[in-house]
Amino acid sequence: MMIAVDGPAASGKGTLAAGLAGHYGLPCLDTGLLYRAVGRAVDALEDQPGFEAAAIAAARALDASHLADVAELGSARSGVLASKVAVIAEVRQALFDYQRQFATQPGGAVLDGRDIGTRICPDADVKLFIQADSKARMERRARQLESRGLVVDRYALYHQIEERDARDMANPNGGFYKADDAHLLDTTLLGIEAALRAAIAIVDEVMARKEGSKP
Ligand SMILES: Nc1ncnc2c1ncn2[C@@H]1O[C@H](COP(=O)(O)OP(=O)(O)OP(=O)(O)O)[C@@H](O)[C@H]1O
Ligand SMILES: Nc1ccn([C@@H]2O[C@H](COP(=O)(O)O)[C@@H](O)[C@H]2O)c(=O)n1
Repeated sequence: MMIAVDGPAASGKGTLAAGLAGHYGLPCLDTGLLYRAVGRAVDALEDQPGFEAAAIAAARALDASHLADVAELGSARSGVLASKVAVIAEVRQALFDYQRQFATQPGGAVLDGRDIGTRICPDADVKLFIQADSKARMERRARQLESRGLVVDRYALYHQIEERDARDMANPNGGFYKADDAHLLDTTLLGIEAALRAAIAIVDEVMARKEGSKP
């Protein structure tokens, strides 16, 4: 079974993707990590000449070993850099094969990101689009950063998330929109457990309908 999970920053899509993967015994890929790793690799060149060419080279050279430092990749700075390299068409193309290979492994997989249901896995068995209002997302991200001992300026964080969402939605190469056949799940008022139960209910229902329609 192939499950696609998309949504804006800090909507909880990674948490849900990991929960679904655990529930169904599937491998899981947080595709944002790929963009974050590429962004990190070209940090020193941000907004300088050569940034784009270096990002393309980094994306082409990317392998699993670049995804190990989850703490660094999880920083707000990495998120900003990721969204800057994510607008480069050749970077997206270079990362496509890695994601597609993961998605099509025998037995299936869960992937989360921005363009999973639209570009990477248009053939997914189930597509979820996770939403939560901006304030709830900011608060979740703030608590996540605080749990790592960081001091958070909530006003700045709110604007940083809004800015990143705006860049992602305006990305002409991004494919960041809800696929027509994706199921919208708004988690603004749901805790993690309740959101996971809701996601599992959607997946079970879609799969039961698919099974039922088989000759
Ligand atoms: N439904 C929820 N209620 C409260 N907190 C949540 C919920 N879902 C996720 N969280 C928390 O919010 C934070 C961000 O969640 P998560 O990393 O899953 O978001 P994301 O959409 O994958 O973010 P990103 O786009 O940056 O990768 C985490 O600390 C997570 O535990
Ligand atoms: N499929 C994807 C995944 C991510 N991006 C870009 O990377 C940034 C970081 O992603 P997170 O999920 O870790 O927040 C994100 O803001 C996007 O710019 C992408 O384009 N496609």
